[in-house]
Amino acid sequence: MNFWKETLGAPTKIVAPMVDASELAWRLLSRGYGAQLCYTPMLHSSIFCKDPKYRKEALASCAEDKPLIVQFCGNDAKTMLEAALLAEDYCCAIDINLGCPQAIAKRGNYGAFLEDKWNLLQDIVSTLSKGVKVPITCKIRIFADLDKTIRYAKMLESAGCSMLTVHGRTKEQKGPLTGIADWSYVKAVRNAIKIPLISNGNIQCIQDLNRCIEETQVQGVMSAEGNLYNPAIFLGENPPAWEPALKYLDLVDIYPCPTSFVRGHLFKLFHHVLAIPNNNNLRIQLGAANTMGDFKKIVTHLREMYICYHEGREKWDPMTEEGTENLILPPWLCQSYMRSPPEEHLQKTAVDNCNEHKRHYEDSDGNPISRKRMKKLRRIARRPEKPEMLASRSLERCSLCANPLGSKCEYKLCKKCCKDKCFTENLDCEGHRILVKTRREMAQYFSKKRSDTDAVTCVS
Ligand SMILES: Cc1cc2nc3c(=O)[nH]c(=O)nc-3n(C[C@H](O)[C@H](O)[C@H](O)COP(=O)(O)O)c2cc1C
Repeated sequence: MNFWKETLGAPTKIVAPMVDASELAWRLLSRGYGAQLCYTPMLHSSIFCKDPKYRKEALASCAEDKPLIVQFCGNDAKTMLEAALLAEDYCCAIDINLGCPQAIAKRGNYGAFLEDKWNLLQDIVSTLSKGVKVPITCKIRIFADLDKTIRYAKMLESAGCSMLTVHGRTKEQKGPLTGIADWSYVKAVRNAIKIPLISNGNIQCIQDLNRCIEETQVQGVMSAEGNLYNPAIFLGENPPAWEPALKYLDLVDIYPCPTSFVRGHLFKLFHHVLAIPNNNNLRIQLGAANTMGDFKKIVTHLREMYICYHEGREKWDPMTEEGTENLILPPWLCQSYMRSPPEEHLQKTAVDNCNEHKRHYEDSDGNPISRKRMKKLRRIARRPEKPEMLASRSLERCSLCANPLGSKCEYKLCKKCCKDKCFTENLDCEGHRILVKTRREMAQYFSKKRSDTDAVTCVS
């Protein structure tokens, strides 16, 4: 418990690791609204080791961004150790993602898809906990089998995990099947292990936090979606969305991030306002916005539209705005977003399946494919192709594998083989726009310059 109490400062209000969403500017915003511990988004350990640019962006932090846990995914103890050693000076702990249930994690064999590979996990956790100077923590999902969940948590504890986050949903509970997290599993794990335990799932307001700690006796709770829709969740406040939005945009000015992250955050902050059919134009505008100027203009516009209601100068009538009649709070206030229950989705798909008008899609060989795949194939078919490129593509193959050759590749390889070659042989490929050599040289130049001027600010 010393790690949770002394190193982390006994945090109970924790912002989850979130790909494309828990970047530095968002973490600082959340901390300003009462978050006591934040995580980086999940980082890929192998890319982190190989690519200095990825590493630099992933470790962007500042003095106020404390305490911070860096999260990695991966399935190889050696690579994960190498990544952890490169990150240990910038954080209070290294977290291992064992909870990601997405298809990309299945393809990459990481996250929740390692939950049955206990020997491998034991190796990863013990290698890291022995080899790194900061504690190692893990974030897991539950199994449907309670006993197995408890044995899983104990296994990670005995392998050297110093703090565990339990997301009280199984790996099948995702997307429209997300449903409710089961705190009884979290409580059972709490009773079975000695290390600090964080509960994740079902935290939509401050009352949920208090109820969760009371019911499960965990050390703290972690929120992801609740925090994205209302960054003031841990203060128990529901500010008008433009307040956190404008603060966030100011932070992005200082700590830049990709515009797709900014757009994603604004869509969630203004979710209930943009769901109003009359605001469809603004929704489209935000979808197309690409500069900080665009974002600020849209936020200011939304503020001007709703501030008169917020300040009580005009009376808001929820019945006049379609889509807002079921909200407990007015739509311009930050508030959680309630997903519909999985039963509803299952009912809907059952109806769809029975519906004789349901369309079935097939590829050109007559194999059944999903609607999504069909749309993708149609998009590809609509793409204008240059005849000479097509001809050369169909003739030439990568000299190391069967993939088509990159038409401008200097080494006559496909993109994947070219990338591997550039990484191992320290090369650039203009044709594929792979600039490993140039980036490494630049990184060396800047690190030399930095050590010369001794102007590095590290977060330890
Ligand atoms: C946008 C988004 C990105 C996420 N990225 C990560 C991630 O990088 N690592 C991780 O362990 N979990 C990730 N998650 C899962 C959350 O950390 C959390 O476990 C899950 O959303 C359940 O918490 P909630 O009910 O508070 O949303 C992500 C969730 C969201 C909504």
